[in-house]
Amino acid sequence: MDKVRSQPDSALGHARQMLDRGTLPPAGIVNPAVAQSWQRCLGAGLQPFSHYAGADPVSGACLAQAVERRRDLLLRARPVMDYLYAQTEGAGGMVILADDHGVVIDALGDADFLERADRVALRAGASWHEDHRGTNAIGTALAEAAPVVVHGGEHFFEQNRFLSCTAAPVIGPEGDVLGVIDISGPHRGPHPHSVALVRTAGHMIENQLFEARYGDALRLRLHSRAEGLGTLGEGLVALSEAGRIVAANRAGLALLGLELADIGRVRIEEALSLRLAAIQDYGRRRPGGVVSASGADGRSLFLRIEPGRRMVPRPNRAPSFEPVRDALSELDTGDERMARAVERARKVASKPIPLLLQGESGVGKELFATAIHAVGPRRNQPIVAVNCSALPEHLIEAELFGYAPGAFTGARRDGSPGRIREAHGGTLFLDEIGDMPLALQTRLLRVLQERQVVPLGGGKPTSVDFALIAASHRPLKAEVEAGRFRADLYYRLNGLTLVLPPLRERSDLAVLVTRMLDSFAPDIGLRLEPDVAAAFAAYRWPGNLRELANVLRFACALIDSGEDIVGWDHLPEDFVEDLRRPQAAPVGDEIAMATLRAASDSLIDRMVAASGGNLSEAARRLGISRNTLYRRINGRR
Ligand SMILES: Nc1ncnc2c1ncn2[C@@H]1O[C@H](COP(=O)(O)OP(=O)(O)OP(=O)(O)O)[C@@H](O)[C@H]1O
Repeated sequence: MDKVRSQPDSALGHARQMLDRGTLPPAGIVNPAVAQSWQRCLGAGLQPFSHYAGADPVSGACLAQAVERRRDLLLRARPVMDYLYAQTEGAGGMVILADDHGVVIDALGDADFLERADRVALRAGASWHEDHRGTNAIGTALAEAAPVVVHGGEHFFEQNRFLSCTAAPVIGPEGDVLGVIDISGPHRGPHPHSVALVRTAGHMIENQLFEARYGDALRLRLHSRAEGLGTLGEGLVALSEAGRIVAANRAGLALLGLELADIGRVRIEEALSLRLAAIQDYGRRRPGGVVSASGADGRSLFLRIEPGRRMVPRPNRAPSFEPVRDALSELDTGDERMARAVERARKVASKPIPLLLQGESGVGKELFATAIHAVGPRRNQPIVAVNCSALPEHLIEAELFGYAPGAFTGARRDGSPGRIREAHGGTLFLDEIGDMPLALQTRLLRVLQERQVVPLGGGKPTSVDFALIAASHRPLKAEVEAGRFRADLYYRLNGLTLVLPPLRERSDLAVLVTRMLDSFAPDIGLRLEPDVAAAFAAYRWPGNLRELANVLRFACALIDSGEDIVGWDHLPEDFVEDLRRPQAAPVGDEIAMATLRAASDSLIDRMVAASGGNLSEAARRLGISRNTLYRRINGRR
């Protein structure tokens, strides 16, 4: 149900006339949240034209009590209210905090509007519960437990129709509604971003309350992307010593597939692929370290585990002479080609040289780009990734270069800066650049040459400064030769090309498996059953590291407590079928195999001749069993 949209005035006028006659309009004419509220108000015997008393329905003593009860909320909300007011300043309105009974416990705003609001008792101490004030954003957001816009004539009482209000509930870390944050203004139309603003303000207050109450506890910060950790959108979860989720913010619940009612009920092990002991141990040994795991529905998550101040850290088991490993050296796990790529990347990471990453899909190009950014001088600035193959042609242009307000149908009203400008100061990562249409390649080339962006639909050119990393699974040189990629752009991008090897050609599969298992299921020491390890080594891994990571994540989710060996039963069924299917060699390999076979046949012939036709002797000299020798000779007939 869309609880936030308000209706066009014509439809509303008609609905309003019906309400004023004491009847409800048919469904679909007004916003469902407003229609339900009108129904509640009529049911409670309220009359649209009856004036309620301007005097406070809450006494001074009651207000003091309300403030005392929600002191914590008030304290955390004030800076956020100041911020919210600054965002809407000039719109001639006010920002309101109400408690869970709808009593206004704090308000600040424009002097003229405060005076008008006062006439309808929109001030500290007044209750804006629906029972007292009919349909209104504060009371209706509380009744619906969701953000609500109540605009002009949607207010139940005629005297409130000069208002436009947007409110969102504030939910405490334990899942109870603590109050409501609201922006109210004169009825010229709600602020275009009012819903986003009150929602964001609500989340800011909620996260502040979480930190204030659970800063001591074992906490998890969660996000679906590692870079999302530490941002306003991160999920927060606090655990009891027994591993029960005792507090969470809404993002945390959503990422774990849980609901408010699950707080205090569900144990973390039911929602995440990690065991409590592993979480506690990891938190002690690497407080603040990032680990990946999967949620109960299999989606992958990144976690930062914070042990809480009450837990005593164990002595660090790592020897003090262990070299410091950064994001780039983490990618060097023993394969010679990867080691060379890491070494070359490190040399250019601090220089203004554009990098081109080539390699099959899933070999880790994006991860490599992120690691180069993380060790370079721009590491404290953003890395902005654009996937050139994921967007239709007309959208990539807007996405990359930004657009002026109203540049095209469907554009955001206030325009967009574009990803290139967002990367200013940091790194721009252009993934799948080989899929960029030719016309856009020309525009991109101009930006790279002039270091200026002009948004779509006109506007002033803006200077931009960023490090550039591009990647493609298509060999770009061949694309240039085929006329599908501009040669001049290719040379601009290719300050240094690094080719990341496919997994089947890497010599460090075993190390990668161990690393991934340790990261997905810390401190269990999971390893592969020898049969599975052999099948992994023979498999061609068409999906490369992405496929390996997915398979191992799946296995970690299926491992039962007490088990430490990943066997066939822990692998996805379709993957087991692929593993057991004889691995088709690619054309190039077939030629090599045929050459090898011909060479070994000739060696066998020479040994048999040298042994005077004695096959046992020939097998001994060849270092193979007699049966194998028979099979090889018979196989040729
Ligand atoms: N060294 C590694 N250790 C663990 N996981 C890795 C490693 N390298 C890559 N991965 C995982 O493999 C997946 C694919 O990596 P990434 O997106 O960087 O590959 P890509 O080459 O950019 O793929 P595409 O060409 O499809 O965009 C990601 O889920 C990433 O987390």
